[in-house]
Amino acid sequence: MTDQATRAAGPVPSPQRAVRDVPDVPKEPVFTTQDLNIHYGDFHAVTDVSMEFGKNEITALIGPSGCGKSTVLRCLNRMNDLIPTARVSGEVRYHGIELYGPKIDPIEVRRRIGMVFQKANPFPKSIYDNIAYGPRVTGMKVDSMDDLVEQTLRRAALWDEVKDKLKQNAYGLSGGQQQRLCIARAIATNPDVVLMDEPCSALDPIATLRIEELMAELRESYTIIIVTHNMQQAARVSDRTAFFTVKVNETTGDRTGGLVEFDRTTTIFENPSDQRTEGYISGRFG
Ligand SMILES: Nc1ncnc2c1ncn2[C@@H]1O[C@H](COP(=O)(O)OP(=O)(O)OP(=O)(O)O)[C@@H](O)[C@H]1O
Repeated sequence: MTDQATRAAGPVPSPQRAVRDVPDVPKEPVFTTQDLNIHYGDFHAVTDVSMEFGKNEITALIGPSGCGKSTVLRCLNRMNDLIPTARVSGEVRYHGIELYGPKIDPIEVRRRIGMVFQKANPFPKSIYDNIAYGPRVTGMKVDSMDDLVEQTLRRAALWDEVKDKLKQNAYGLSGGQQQRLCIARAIATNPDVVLMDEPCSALDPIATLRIEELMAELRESYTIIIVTHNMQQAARVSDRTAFFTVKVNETTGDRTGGLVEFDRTTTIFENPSDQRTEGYISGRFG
């Protein structure tokens, strides 16, 4: 969905959720980036991002199209490694360890840091096998796969809807159910972090609400980082928000994404300190 379309409803209301006590800075950072720069070949896509992502917090990345939100998200579980031209420089620390260090195994990184994509992408397998797949291929020690599948589906608030059709193909589920199945699949290997790249953009408002409720529950056990074009969603679900924009070099005309402001979500939406943030969230710019 375009920025224009998602923001056509006008200024974003204040967050309408139970107020959580969010400390000034994350108590326990899961990721810390320092001067993170990302190139695709010669193209400088993201410049100098320094921020922290707190444990058991939901952090939202917002900003206009092309500002580098997905690029930053993908570098947190080394998904950018799969793009041959992508190059990451600067520092990305995961629990204090350099994520791009020579001894780090990207496959293990992606097991610990799961990902959910814009379009639900279940495997063309049964509901049961979608959940069991990750634990099987990663060789997870599991006492009972049946129990693990049930517990995982319960955590993803999907069990009651699918318990009688576990052997049916996942493609038979609705779009919203498929996306919750993908979230369930992401948590089946017991990750530490779940990255979500516009997970609701293909869903209707009711399915979106279910995912948002699920995110709020999952926050108790996981750290969640979400890219969203929907500012109401960022305001509703996240604890902290990072606003990115596209910065244009006046001399060269080069366009590169960068972080403008990162703060508690309530501050970003009610009292941003940068005019560009204020302009974007009020719908005047972007
Ligand atoms: N695989 C790639 N190869 C080359 N350039 C890329 C690649 N992926 C993204 N880019 C470029 O990097 C910049 C940032 O893209 P990215 O998708 O991260 O932005 P975004 O803020 O997530 O955008 P959107 O909101 O439209 O999804 C854009 O200019 C984009 O064209």
